[in-house]
Amino acid sequence: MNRDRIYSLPRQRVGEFTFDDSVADVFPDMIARSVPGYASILSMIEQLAGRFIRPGTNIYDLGCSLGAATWLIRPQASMDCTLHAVDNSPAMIARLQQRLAELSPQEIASGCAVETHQADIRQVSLDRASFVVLNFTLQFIPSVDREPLLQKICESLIPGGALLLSEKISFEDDSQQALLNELHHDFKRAHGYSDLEIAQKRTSIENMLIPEPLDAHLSRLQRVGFEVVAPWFQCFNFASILAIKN
Ligand SMILES: C[S@@+](CC[C@H](N)C(=O)[O-])C[C@H]1O[C@@H](n2cnc3c(N)ncnc32)[C@H](O)[C@@H]1O
Ligand SMILES: O=C(O)C(=O)C[C@]1(C(=O)O)C=C[C@@H](O)C=C1
Repeated sequence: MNRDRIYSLPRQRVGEFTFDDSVADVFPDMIARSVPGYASILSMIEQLAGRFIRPGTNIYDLGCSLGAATWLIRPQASMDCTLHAVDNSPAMIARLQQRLAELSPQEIASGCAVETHQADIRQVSLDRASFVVLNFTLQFIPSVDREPLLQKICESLIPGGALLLSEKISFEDDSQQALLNELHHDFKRAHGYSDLEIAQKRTSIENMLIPEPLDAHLSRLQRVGFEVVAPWFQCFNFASILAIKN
C-alpha cells in the first residue's frame, strides 16, 4: 500500500482537496489513517450486505472510490444482482475498472456483476435497490442537494431495503466539538501524520467536507421516508447509520 505523504511538505497555498491521481494512489492508506473505525465499518458493510441483498435486485455503492465496499459486497450477492459502483472521480473509477478487468474467470464467478459509472451520484438513476451504501460520501455533497439525494435513494429501495450511511459528524456544543477534533487529531498523530500534515489537510477539506450533527442526519432520513433509522457506530467524530425502508 502506498503511503500518504501528500501534505508532508509545507505549501505556500493549500488548494482545495480533490480526488485526483495523487489521492487515488494513496487512498487506502489515507482513509485508514484518517477515519477512526473505517476497517470496522467496512467489515460490517459486508455483514449487512449479506442480510439485506435480495436476488434480482440492484445494489449501489455511491462514492465508491477504489471500491473497498464494492469488493466486500460482491461475494454476498447472487449472480442475478447487479452492483453499481459510482464515483465522479476519473482517477478512482479508472483504478477500479483496471482491477475488475484483471479478475480471473474463477473470481468473476465468485460474485455478481459490477457496473462502474463515472458519474455524479446526484444524477444517476436508481432502481429496485435492496442495499445502498454512502460510505463517507454524502459529506462532500452540497448541503442543499443532500435531502433530494436521500429521497431518491429511499424511493428506489424495495420494501425491506437498506441504506448504510457513514459520515464525519459535527457537534452543536463547542466544547464537545473541540474535544472530538482533538481526539481525531490524536488519532491521526498516532497513525504517523505530523502536525503540518494534519493542519494542511484540514485547510484543504475545510470548504468541501461539510459535516452535520448526528441528529440532523437522523431527522432527515426519517423525513425522506425511512421507517427505521438506527445509528449503529460512532468513533470520535465519525458515525454510521443504518436506515431501513419497510
Ligand atoms: C471518502 S471517499 C469514499 C470512500 C469509499 N466509499 C470507501 O468506502 O472506501 C468519497 C468519494 O466520493 C466521491 N464523490 C464526491 N462527490 C461525488 C459526487 N457528487 N458524485 C460521485 N462521487 C462523488 C469522491 O470522488 C470520493 O471517491
Ligand atoms: O476529516 C479528515 O480529516 C479526513 O481526513 C477525513 C476524510 C473523509 O472522511 O473522507 C477526508 C478525505 C479523505 O477522503 C479521507 C478521509
